[in-house]
Amino acid sequence: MSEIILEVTDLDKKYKKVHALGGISFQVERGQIFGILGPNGSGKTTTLAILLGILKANKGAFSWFRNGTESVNRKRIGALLETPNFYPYLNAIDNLKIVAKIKEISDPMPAIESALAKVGLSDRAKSKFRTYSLGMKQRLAIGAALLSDPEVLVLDEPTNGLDPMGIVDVRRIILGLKEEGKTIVIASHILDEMEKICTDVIIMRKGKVIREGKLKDIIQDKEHVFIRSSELAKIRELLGTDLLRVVNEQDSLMEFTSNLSSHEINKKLASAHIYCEEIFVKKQSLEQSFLSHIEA
Ligand SMILES: Nc1ncnc2c1ncn2[C@@H]1O[C@H](COP(=O)(O)OP(=O)(O)OP(=O)(O)O)[C@@H](O)[C@H]1O
Repeated sequence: MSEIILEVTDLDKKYKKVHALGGISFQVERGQIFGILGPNGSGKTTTLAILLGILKANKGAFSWFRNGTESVNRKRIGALLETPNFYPYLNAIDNLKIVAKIKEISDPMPAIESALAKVGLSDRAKSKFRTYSLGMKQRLAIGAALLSDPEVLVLDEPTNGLDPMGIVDVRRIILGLKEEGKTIVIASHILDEMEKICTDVIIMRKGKVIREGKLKDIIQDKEHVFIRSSELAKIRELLGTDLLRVVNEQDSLMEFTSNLSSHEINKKLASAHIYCEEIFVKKQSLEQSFLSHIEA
């Protein structure tokens, strides 16, 4: 049985004139990498700020660990909402000692060493923060969130501004933490990157959830079928209502969605003695899924 780590029900938030969240609901289970995805301004940061007790919702409810909004829950959650202000002239260990003090960790060194190892900074532990690259700064920030060995890690746009190598480093860290059994809630607008790590997602737009589910279901549904043939008109007629939507048609190549699998389509064409030059399918990326929902 999966264990519910977070339950969000009908969360609503207004900032004066801006209706930032219009009643969103979702659940996170233990061990998931749960993506809260959507373009800028869709309400991701507002959602995280409410879940971490920084902002108050106008309506709705949420519960961590089936234990409501009790402040004791916060100790079980490590969060990275924005890059924290580390001291530039201190090294990583001394910076993390300060964080450990704030978090009231009594024996900080083992926790600091373990956190630095997890984010791949052990060999730069004694370098001053100001000598770090942006990627290293971000990894140190994730290390700080890991200091109290939380069950859940909440990250807001952890790859923002990083170069491709920095993005790969953060991806590896997140996947490593999942292997350890941690639950990760991550907000991001970079759908291509999230497609590589999330197990489950909600896609938000203008304060609403427009899509939710297992990542594999979202990117697999409505595969796009491509047919190359000089008899496209005949094929359209033959498929009839099984042809759901023509996405693109150029020269002799048609891209469409259908009720039928490519195998079934091929069979149907063959029985009508239509032999196409090429037939193949492409799974939808998260970005395409998002776009097809807002264009629908
Ligand atoms: N303090 C605030 N006062 C007024 N409006 C706000 C405030 N914070 C956010 N908003 C508005 O609420 C909406 C949701 O913003 P939010 O920052 O939660 O979105 P987001 O998805 O995290 O976007 P981004 O990726 O740009 O951070 C936006 O229209 C934003 O302009």
